[in-house]
Amino acid sequence: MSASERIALVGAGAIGGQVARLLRERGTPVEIVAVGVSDATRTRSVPASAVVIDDPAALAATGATLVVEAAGRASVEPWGTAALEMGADFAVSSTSAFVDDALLARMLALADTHDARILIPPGALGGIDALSAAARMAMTQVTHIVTKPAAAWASTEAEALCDLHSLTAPFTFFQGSARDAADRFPKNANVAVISSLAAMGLDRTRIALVADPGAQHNTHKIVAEGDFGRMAVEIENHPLPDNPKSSAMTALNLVRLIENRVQRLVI
Ligand SMILES: NC(=O)C1=CN([C@@H]2O[C@H](COP(=O)(O)OP(=O)(O)OC[C@H]3O[C@@H](n4cnc5c(N)ncnc54)[C@H](O)[C@@H]3O)[C@@H](O)[C@H]2O)C=CC1
Ligand SMILES: O=C([O-])CC(=O)C(=O)O
Repeated sequence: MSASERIALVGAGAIGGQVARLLRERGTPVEIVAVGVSDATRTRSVPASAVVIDDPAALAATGATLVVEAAGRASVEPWGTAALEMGADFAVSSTSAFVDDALLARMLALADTHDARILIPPGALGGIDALSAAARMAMTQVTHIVTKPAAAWASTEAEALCDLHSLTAPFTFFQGSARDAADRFPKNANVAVISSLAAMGLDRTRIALVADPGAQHNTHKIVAEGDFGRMAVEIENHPLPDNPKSSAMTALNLVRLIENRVQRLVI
């Protein structure tokens, strides 16, 4: 193992809480030095080593070397800016923020100035390694189908597009670009930005969003074609107990990212 990493978690909800639990249970040699929240008075399950901060300006004093966001789209700009300005790497879960090209460009410029990196883990997805590698040669198409139990689409625009309670079969309520999907469904379709930034971009990657009344899992199917050949990857994720919208894999991929920074064998 290499030197320990000082981590600030932004958001300690279903994903952030699971990340902290797994790191503790697995004895990963990292220290969670801070937890960033939007409302310090409603915070629970914070690791003993962490200070709770509700102002991104307080990040600098924590000495964090890696800031891990799992809080929501609105948190990305303020916490990401503060992280990059202090030279810490910034790992993003709420990738829907990057439907705003100007925001991504501003944050990349900051990363450049402060010699830091923006890290986009695969989130709820599998196969992003192959998709990203494939895109080093010409790609002709990427299609990503997101299927979740009908209840996982509650309190989103899906409610206006179909009657989630009376569905008797899978219903595709959205087909369009990754940019539009992530912009309109920021709590459910951050993955659309991941599969699109990995290869064909936000406007040429086709997304379908499906509510399935019989589903138990959050399923992602990515089909891609290009000069490399063809790939079809399907992953059936258990939702996290604390938030049915979010897949457990999202937390697991963050733990993998963190452990890869402190282990000698990177995989
Ligand atoms: N990349 C991916 O594949 C996925 C990304 N996500 C993203 O991760 C986010 C978090 O997911 P969950 O943990 O399931 O949600 P959650 O609702 O269980 O937890 C979010 C936590 O962040 C806190 N929070 C909200 N706004 C904040 C802010 N501005 N600053 C600091 N803390 C703030 C909340 O108080 C809450 O504790 C989602 O909103 C979504 O944007 C979720 C699932 C998959
Ligand atoms: O967790 C998932 O399966 C995907 C998700 O919510 C997102 O991308 O926002």
